[in-house]
Order: sequence, then C-alpha cells, then structure tokens
Amino acid sequence: MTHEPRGTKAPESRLCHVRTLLHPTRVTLVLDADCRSNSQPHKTLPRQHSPSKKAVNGESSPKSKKRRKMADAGGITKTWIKKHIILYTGATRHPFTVRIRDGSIDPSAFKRWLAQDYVFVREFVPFVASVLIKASKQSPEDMEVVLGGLASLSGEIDWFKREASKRDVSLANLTVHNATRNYCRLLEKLTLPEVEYAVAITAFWAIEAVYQESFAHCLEDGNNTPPEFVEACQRWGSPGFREYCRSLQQIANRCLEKAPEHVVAAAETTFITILEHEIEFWNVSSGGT
Ligand SMILES: Cc1ncc(CN)c(N)n1
Repeated sequence: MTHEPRGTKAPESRLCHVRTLLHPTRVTLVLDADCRSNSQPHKTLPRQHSPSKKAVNGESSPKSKKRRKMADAGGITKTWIKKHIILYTGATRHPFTVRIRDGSIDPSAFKRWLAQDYVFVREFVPFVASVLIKASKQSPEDMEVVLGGLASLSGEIDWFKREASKRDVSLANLTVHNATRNYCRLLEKLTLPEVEYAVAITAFWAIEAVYQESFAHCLEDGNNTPPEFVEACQRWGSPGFREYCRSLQQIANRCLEKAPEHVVAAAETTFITILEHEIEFWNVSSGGT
C-alpha cells in the first residue's frame, strides 16, 4: 500500500463523522459516507502548494487569530485532544491497556502485543532519526530532546528482546499483522524529507503520548496491574517519560504556532491518523488480525 499526498478534505469535516464502537476487546472506528473507510490508505502528507504570504506570516487571517487563541489556551495540540476526544480516549483507554490495569489481561494478548511492538519499534528508529535531522536544522534544544528519545530506543529494543525471551515469544519469523504493517508504512512516509518538521514532530509527540497516557493509567491509583506487567507500564508510564512527552508537546506547539495554515492542517490530519493507527494496533493485541 502506498500513501498518496493528502487530499483536500479539512480534518474538521472528517472528524465530525467519526464514531467509535466500544467492545470488550476492541475499538471500532466508524466513518460515515463522506469519510474514507478504515481499509483505505491513510492520507497524511502535506499537499505541496504555495501558501499565501499572510498565511506564512501567520498575521491577520481569522484562522491565525483562532490559532493565537489556541496557543493561549495551552497549545494547539491541547485543543486538538479536546476536539478529537473520542478518538484520543479510544487510543489512550483501549480495552487492551484497561485490562492490564484491572488485572484481567490475557497473557497471550500481552505476548502478541510484545511481538508486534518489537516490529513497530524497529521501524520507529529511522522515523525518529529523520525527526532528529529536521530538529537539528531548527534549534539545539529541540535536537537534544529528540536525540534523547532516539538514544533510549536502543535500550527499548534490548528490553523487547529480554521480555520476549522471558515469555517464550519468538521474535524471528514473526507474522506481521496488517495493522502493524500499515502503521509502519505510515512511519516510512512520515520519514520523508519533504514532510514538514511541524508535522513530523507532532506525529512523534502523538505516538509517544498515546503510550505514556495508556501505561501511566495502569500505574495510577486503584490499579490492579499484575506484577509481571508493571515493568512494561513503568517503561512508558514513568514521570520521566511524561516529562519527555511534555517537552515534545511544547516543541510541537511552538512549531504549529509559527507554521502556515496548510502545514497546521496536515499536522492535525496526521494526529488523527496516528490515533486511528494506535487503536488498530491495540486491537491486534487484543485478538484482531
Ligand atoms: C505502537 C506504538 N506506539 C507508540 C510506542 C511508543 N514509542 C510504541 N512503542 N508502539
């Protein structure tokens, strides 16, 4: 499957037609007639066109005023979380992680997740490396935050190998599920040099934030997380990882405030697409194909 440059449909018009159906083990996304179905390619890359000078300078259009308001309200990404709260909750409170938290997780579901996420993380490395290259051209501070994330992936890959061997999960000759393959293809597209930094850093933040929120919930008060899964939850649910995600979010907000309208629109579409992919990915872990 290849991803074409994104279409012209505004994210707002798509999202008002999205519903999620909750089921004990999976979250189903339902898109109405004028939205694409789940099986169609995701369109996330910015269209190549020249924005007007006003849009570039972000000066006086009603949209740029709206953006300034969003910045004052705690950042554009925060307003997107609120705007797309159904999808966001679908990704961050998925039955898979909720079951880890309440202790009812099937160990075979955890093993399935482990193997698929190992595949994902290996593909995540070149994506993060591409964000690092883009960050290095923006600011030394951004570069250091992204470099920290990239460096930690080496330990993460080792952790997956150790966990797999502890749990008798073979990482050789894995069957890669469609949801994993599709998500990896999205990462590949987002790795391209022509993807704007604002879009790439927003994607990076969203990917990390879903795991942070999901696994932090498994450690919050009232949890019944079985001891054998606590280490996994701490990997992404720790205060340190939360701080790192906040730094990514601040970088994304800063870039989005300065970006032309078409890049902001592309970043929002990418944010939505990532939430959809995260849900599909959890669904596989919960027993889907
Ligand atoms: C699918 C997925 N999403 C996010 C992460 C966190 N890096 C991950 N490991 N896997």
